[in-house]
Amino acid sequence: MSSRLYRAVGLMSGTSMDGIDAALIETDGEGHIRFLDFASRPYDDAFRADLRAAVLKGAAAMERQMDDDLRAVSRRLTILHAEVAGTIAKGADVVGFHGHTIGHRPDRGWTWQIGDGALLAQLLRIEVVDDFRGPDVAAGGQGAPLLPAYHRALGSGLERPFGVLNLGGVGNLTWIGGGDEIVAFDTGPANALIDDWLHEQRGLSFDENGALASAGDVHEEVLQSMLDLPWFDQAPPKSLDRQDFGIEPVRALNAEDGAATLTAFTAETVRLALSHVSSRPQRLLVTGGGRHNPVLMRMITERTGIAAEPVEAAGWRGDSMEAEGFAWFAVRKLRGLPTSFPEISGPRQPVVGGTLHVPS
Ligand SMILES: Nc1ncnc2c1ncn2[C@@H]1O[C@H](COP(=O)(O)OP(=O)(O)OP(=O)(O)O)[C@@H](O)[C@H]1O
Ligand SMILES: CC(=O)N[C@H]1[C@@H]2OC[C@@H](O2)[C@@H](O)[C@@H]1O[C@H](C)C(=O)O
Repeated sequence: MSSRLYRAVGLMSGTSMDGIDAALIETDGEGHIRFLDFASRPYDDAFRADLRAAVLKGAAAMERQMDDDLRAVSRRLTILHAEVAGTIAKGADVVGFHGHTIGHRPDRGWTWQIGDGALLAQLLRIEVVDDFRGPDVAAGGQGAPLLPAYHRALGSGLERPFGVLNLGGVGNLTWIGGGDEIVAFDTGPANALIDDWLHEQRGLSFDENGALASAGDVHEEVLQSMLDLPWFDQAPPKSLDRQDFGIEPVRALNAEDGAATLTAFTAETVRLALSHVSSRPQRLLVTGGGRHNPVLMRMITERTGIAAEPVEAAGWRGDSMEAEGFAWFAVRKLRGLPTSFPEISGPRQPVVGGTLHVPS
């Protein structure tokens, strides 16, 4: 018997703080996934600065504690999400709302996403599901990454083993072998340090098409010192806070060499990540904004020996993937199906994450 199909919107504000992505899909929360629409909107500089301040506060916090500034950012974030979602949500049954991660400390028993699901449900007049990560951490999981379950659903027809690499602010790898065996974990900062470097050196939010990196040289000794951390040897499950790594190691380099070295660092973290899987993937499908950076894609190919291909090569949509995933998770929540899994983020048992908000 086939399951009911839902029209679901997913909303993502990723760690790179570039803006909001919204996707509309038709799905049963299992193998039926039909893409319908996508919208995105970049943050303006003023709001990005407020979000950056919130992230610094969240990363330094010992516990989650809202203050007036954070409440104001959370409210503004929610209203911006309602505006973007409103452009594609007509007729939708449910909205999956990730919110914005301002701190991620599963070791301290919490992960922290701001954004007000109840307010979003009121603004859109549609049921909203938020807080997908918290219940996973409460069950002993990392709270991240979650998307690998969506990669598994999307990739049911692909030859195994294959890899999906998300190059967002933080990077994560999904490896899927025979019998749907899965290994998935955060790899390191993907674009976060490159973005921070460009912000500091040039007042820009990212290194468009790798222009600055392509004009510089990689300093291998600096690179090796950055890789010399026990975190890279640690077995999965594992996840990162955006602020776990910093740009200090390249501070003595010029702007071009710093960009080249940080770009090579991301490529090396992917090479090290592949040491945690039992066989080399036949394909490495790359999603997230980093796939638009040709210098990063070339370095990954050279340093891993596996051709980095954009996920579009498999017919998937790299710009909307995360938003689609949270739409799919929202439907799973409505159906009482797990949204996180012991073999991915490491909870003790499968967890039906998410909190449902019904407009009054
Ligand atoms: N043309 C481009 N050239 C270089 N880098 C690019 C380009 N387009 C996007 N990027 C990079 O991709 C980043 C955005 O990626 P993405 O939208 O996948 O991140 P995110 O969803 O915020 O992150 P996460 O997956 O960590 O939540 C930008 O900050 C930038 O570093
Ligand atoms: C805590 C948090 O927000 N983590 C994000 C972040 O961005 C990429 C990587 O780090 C991944 O672990 C996760 O997002 C994706 C969407 C995930 O959960 O699969």
